[in-house]
Amino acid sequence: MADSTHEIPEWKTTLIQTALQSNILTFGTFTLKSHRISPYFVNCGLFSRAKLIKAISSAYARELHAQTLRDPKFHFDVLFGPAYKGIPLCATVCDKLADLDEARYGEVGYSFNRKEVKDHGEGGLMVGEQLKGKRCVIIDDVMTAGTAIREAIEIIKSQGGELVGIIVAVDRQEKMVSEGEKAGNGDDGGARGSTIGEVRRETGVPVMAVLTLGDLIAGMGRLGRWDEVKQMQAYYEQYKPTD
Ligand SMILES: O=P(O)(O)OC[C@H]1O[C@H](OP(=O)(O)OP(=O)(O)O)[C@H](O)[C@@H]1O
Ligand SMILES: O=C(O)c1cc(=O)[nH]c(=O)[nH]1
Repeated sequence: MADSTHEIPEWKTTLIQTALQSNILTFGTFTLKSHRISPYFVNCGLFSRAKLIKAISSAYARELHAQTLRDPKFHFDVLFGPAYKGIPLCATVCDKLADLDEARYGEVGYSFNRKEVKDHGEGGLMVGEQLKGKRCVIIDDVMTAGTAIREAIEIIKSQGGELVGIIVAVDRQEKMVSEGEKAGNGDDGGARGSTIGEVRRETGVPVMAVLTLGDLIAGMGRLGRWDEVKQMQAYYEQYKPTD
């Protein structure tokens, strides 16, 4: 669902308002990693002040905790935050999980990669907990075409970890990128399934999002920002998935 009548809890509207006031959620013309041109952009790098990082890390922790309560088989040892925007997230969400339930989450660790391998000192690609034999949850900022998530999955595999879940702050609810788009020819307008659905099918693990595009549209409607609602709805119509 991606319309302004979609019901969202009050805390989501508050989070969206905070994101708007802090320029985390902005409107204009943005080229995405997938080369799609979007009228809105979510810059999670700007959750960079104490009350902002507290708000978003608490929201991730609550969502992970809710999944733990929904599915008693959902256990994880490590939060893996891919460079760069995943780095502060994995550390701060670990801290919030311990605040929520230290008996349950006190031993959860965090880990992140470097974008370039370090060739001195302790060396290597990884920082934090070792992943070998560990149940890992990927924590990242935004999912559009899923390229960043697939890279993170490969890192976990290469380190001998087991992927058990994925969580992002925002699922942009976009259809998968076509071969034509990958080759730089733009979208062919064809109907395709969602990125998030495809990642769920490929991995078989829960893929969670604190907010979806539908939530952003509903929240902006609650805030009376109808111009932005229209822009996001038009973008959704262009790239909406079949599932
Ligand atoms: O689903 P996708 O199409 O892959 O796009 C979303 C990803 O792209 C950006 O990361 P980027 O790789 O630019 O790294 P950053 O964390 O250094 O900003 C963004 O932060 C998301 O993680
Ligand atoms: O798809 C992307 O590259 C992307 C979208 C978005 O809203 N925010 C972001 O950091 N990246």
